[in-house]
Amino acid sequence: MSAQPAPLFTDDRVANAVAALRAGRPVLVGGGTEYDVVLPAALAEPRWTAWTVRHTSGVLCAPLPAERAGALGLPPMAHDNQDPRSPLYTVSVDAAHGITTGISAADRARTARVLADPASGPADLIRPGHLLPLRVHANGVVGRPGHAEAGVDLCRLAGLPPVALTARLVGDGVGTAGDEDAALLAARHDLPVIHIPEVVEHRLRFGDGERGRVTRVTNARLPTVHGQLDAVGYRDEVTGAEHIALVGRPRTSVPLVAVHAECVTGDIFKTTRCDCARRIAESAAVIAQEGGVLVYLRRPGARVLGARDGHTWTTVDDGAAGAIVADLGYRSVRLLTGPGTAVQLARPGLTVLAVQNRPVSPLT
Ligand SMILES: O=C(CO)[C@H](O)[C@H](O)COP(=O)(O)O
Repeated sequence: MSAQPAPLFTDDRVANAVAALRAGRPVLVGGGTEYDVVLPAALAEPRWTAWTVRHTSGVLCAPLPAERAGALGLPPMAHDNQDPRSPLYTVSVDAAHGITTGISAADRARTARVLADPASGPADLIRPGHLLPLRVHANGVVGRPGHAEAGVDLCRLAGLPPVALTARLVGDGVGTAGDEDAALLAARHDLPVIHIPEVVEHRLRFGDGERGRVTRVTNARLPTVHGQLDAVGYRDEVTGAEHIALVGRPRTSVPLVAVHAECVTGDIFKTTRCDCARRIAESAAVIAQEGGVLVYLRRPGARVLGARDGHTWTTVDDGAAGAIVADLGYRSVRLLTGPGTAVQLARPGLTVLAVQNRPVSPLT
């Protein structure tokens, strides 16, 4: 009996996908019953483009950012978009030079490269043509978890121009290809498969390849009733919020980390319906005395009396908190309070050794 290969973690799976794209090889992106073949437009060449035509609907798209479409003079195909599920199609294009009819795999590969070339302008393309550019969401796969956005985000993560060449995978039957077909095809051609939620999670934890998940923007000494703390401000590159990390001076080998998500009614008005005010005060006091960091996550757009306050945790929070803790240079921490499990904060290079949730008594 042959040994099963060890399952890959999301980070490794994204790394494999990115490595394939850098080598100009396709990645199968999707999940369930819908997969796209994704190639990096900048490295598109006839062989893999022809392979893509053979295994897909043959309708090749080129997802790209809206600014890129604007710079290349590509207006929307339909001014009144009647398909709310689809990304915005622009007019179709061919490369203005170096092709024949435009429909062959070789010609469409060349058109894709022209779309991705930062030196290209409107005059390098003719309209209509045989390739369909798609304008993706400004926040990529985080804003719209579609195949088009995943393709562009993976190209960017690969350090390539953010333009993909994509087409919907079809099976042997009359429908699109599902998980099993995609896995078989990938195994036969030694290609990575990646699911869209994995790309979303990677973006939420590590950023988009050009910017990290958070950017350090300010710092100051902050005297508090609990003692001196260093306040470090971070811009969240996904949500736009400005988070704050309160760092205690004593530096222990495995510092404490407390993560708190904004809860206006608890933090400011000290409602007795939750223990947020007490939790922050206790965490700040412990961090000031013993060292470590209290990460305070802001929640842009949260309603003051809404359900989305400091009591619910999402990957958006975990990703920001983990990125902040890693940026502060911690490699090994003990979780004092915050997300339910240590693994939510952990990432390559950051070990969360122990969950040390201290009991918090109700407000009096
Ligand atoms: O099949 C298509 C084009 O041929 C899809 O419309 C395209 O791949 C975009 O997919 P999504 O809406 O998931 O971003």
